[in-house]
Amino acid sequence: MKPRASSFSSKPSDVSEGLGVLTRITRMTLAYPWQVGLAVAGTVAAVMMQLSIPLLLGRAVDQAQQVITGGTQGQAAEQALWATAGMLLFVSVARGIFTMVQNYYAESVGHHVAYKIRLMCYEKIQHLSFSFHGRVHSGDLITVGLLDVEGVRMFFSTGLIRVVLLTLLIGIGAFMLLSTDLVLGLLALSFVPFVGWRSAVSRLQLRAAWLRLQEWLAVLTQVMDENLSGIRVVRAFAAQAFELAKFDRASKVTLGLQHERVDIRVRNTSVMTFSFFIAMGLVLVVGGYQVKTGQTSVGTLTSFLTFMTILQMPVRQIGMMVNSFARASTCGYRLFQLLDIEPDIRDADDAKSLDVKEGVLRFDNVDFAYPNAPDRPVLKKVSFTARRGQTIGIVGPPGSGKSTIASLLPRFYDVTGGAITIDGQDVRHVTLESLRSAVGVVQQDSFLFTTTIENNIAYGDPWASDQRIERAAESAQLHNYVLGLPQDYNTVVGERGVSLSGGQRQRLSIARVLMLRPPILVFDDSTAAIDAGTEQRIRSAMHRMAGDSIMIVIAHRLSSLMHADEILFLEDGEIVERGTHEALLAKGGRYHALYELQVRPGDEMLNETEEGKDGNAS
Ligand SMILES: Nc1ncnc2c1ncn2[C@@H]1O[C@H](COP(=O)(O)OP(=O)(O)OP(=O)(O)O)[C@@H](O)[C@H]1O
Repeated sequence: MKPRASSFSSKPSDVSEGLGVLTRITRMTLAYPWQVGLAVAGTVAAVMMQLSIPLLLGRAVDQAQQVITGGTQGQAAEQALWATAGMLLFVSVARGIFTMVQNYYAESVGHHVAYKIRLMCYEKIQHLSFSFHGRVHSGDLITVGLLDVEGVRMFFSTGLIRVVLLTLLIGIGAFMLLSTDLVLGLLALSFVPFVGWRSAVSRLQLRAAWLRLQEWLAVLTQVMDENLSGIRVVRAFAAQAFELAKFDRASKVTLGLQHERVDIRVRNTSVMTFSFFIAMGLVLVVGGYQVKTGQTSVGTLTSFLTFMTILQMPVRQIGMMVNSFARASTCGYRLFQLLDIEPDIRDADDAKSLDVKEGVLRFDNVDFAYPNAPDRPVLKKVSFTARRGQTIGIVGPPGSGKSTIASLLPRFYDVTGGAITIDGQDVRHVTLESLRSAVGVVQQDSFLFTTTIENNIAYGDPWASDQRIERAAESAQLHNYVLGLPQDYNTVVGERGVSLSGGQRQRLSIARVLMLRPPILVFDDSTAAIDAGTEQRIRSAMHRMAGDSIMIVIAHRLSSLMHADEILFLEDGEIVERGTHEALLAKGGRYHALYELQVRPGDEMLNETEEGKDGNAS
């Protein structure tokens, strides 16, 4: 098993593109100017306080020495020592407070940027077309929307702010040390380039290992997800051992990669610590000699050593900073790929709200091919007209293009030839919102949300009254079943509706659409799991409730559509026969053959109600 390649490219093509991404993130952080200002001001103040600590400590050591050696100046030295101690205390507290301000506002900026990007991603996903979702794996979208946002979030606090901190700390600190004593200063700073370089290299190695680990973690998630959603298939085929082996293989690879990461970290930490202590040793030897020969004081040597200790941690964190830049540029690159997509199905500039008066739906020589297979026509010159109150039935072999017709009506895809009009208005020239609220589609796959029955029915109108919800449930022959449940309409349907039967799920989906009473209703094989008797009752109730809506019924079972005003027999994307049930039977063509197949040996089967087949009809 190999990790699946992501649908998003994760590497900017060149340095300037990477820099462009970082500039764009930086611009986003500048949308919070006063938080950014406070974070930077906190950093500058904290660095100043931190730099004064070695100086004060050095001075305190010299003063303590004067107190010990006593003499006439002993008394004054003791007072000065107390003053220095007081200043040290003040500086330490102030440094703590400024660091707090720095961390708080740097994190706050990161979280605000992440919040904004997360919303932008989610909003973009709501508007992306179905052709995009056909191309891009949902796992990739989740990775971008969650993990990549995290990479961008950290950029300000662990990247940009650290640049300010390190520049000030090393710049001012180096100036202070070198101007005090050139040789000692050079020795004290000697560990900085090596440790900084090692830290950056090891972080980039860790990052490469992490990216590989992330790919395998995605495999683990996918295996687990498929195992859980397909749990019935796994158990039915007694495939637990096979599934376990699959999981174990991916798990072993992640274990190896985790080891690799620990290895890189441990090796580099030791090297960095070692080189720091070598530099400290050199300062001690040379500084100690200078103290002995009276060239420098013990206090100055203490200042050098303290400064080195203070500088050690930020220098070690150079790697973190480099990593933050690298991570933000790849994560941001992926995020911006998503955010910059222009949805191919969107409102035209001059789109108007759909105005349904007469209620005439027309498919006019419609051609269609899916965007990912443009050379394979799925619909060819499909034409039909449906008027208010009429029902159009669509039947045909699997793959003949029936569901595609249902997808074109609410503009999940755009036709590639011809036009679909409602009262003369081309669906491409009206707003998507008005179109989709006029076209209710009950899909083949009746997806339910993990919430109550009431919320599922009222999904299209969360403020609907209880009465309306119940009326829709009654029409869908679901009301009596719901009343029999312990918490009736407040019963939670389980993940994706697992606690309901296939027929119950379909009836709930029908109720969800009926509640909105759209002028055009499409049933895409949405009664396949409902017995013919219940279906007949749903149809009658629907006619009462939806009244003069246009209904398009797609079905394999002829009893679902034989009552239609016109039946279209679709084959290979073309209408090969059309007419009423009686006319098509009289024609003796494909429809007749299908009818013969379904009703043989007699017509009784079509009229048979199979009442109570799924036991829950209301
Ligand atoms: N998203 C898609 N991308 C590419 N091709 C697709 C896509 N969806 C469907 N197709 C193809 O389009 C053709 C028509 O599919 P459609 O789902 O409309 O058939 P159908 O008549 O509704 O089939 P069924 O009765 O099995 O539901 C099929 O060949 C199918 O493979």
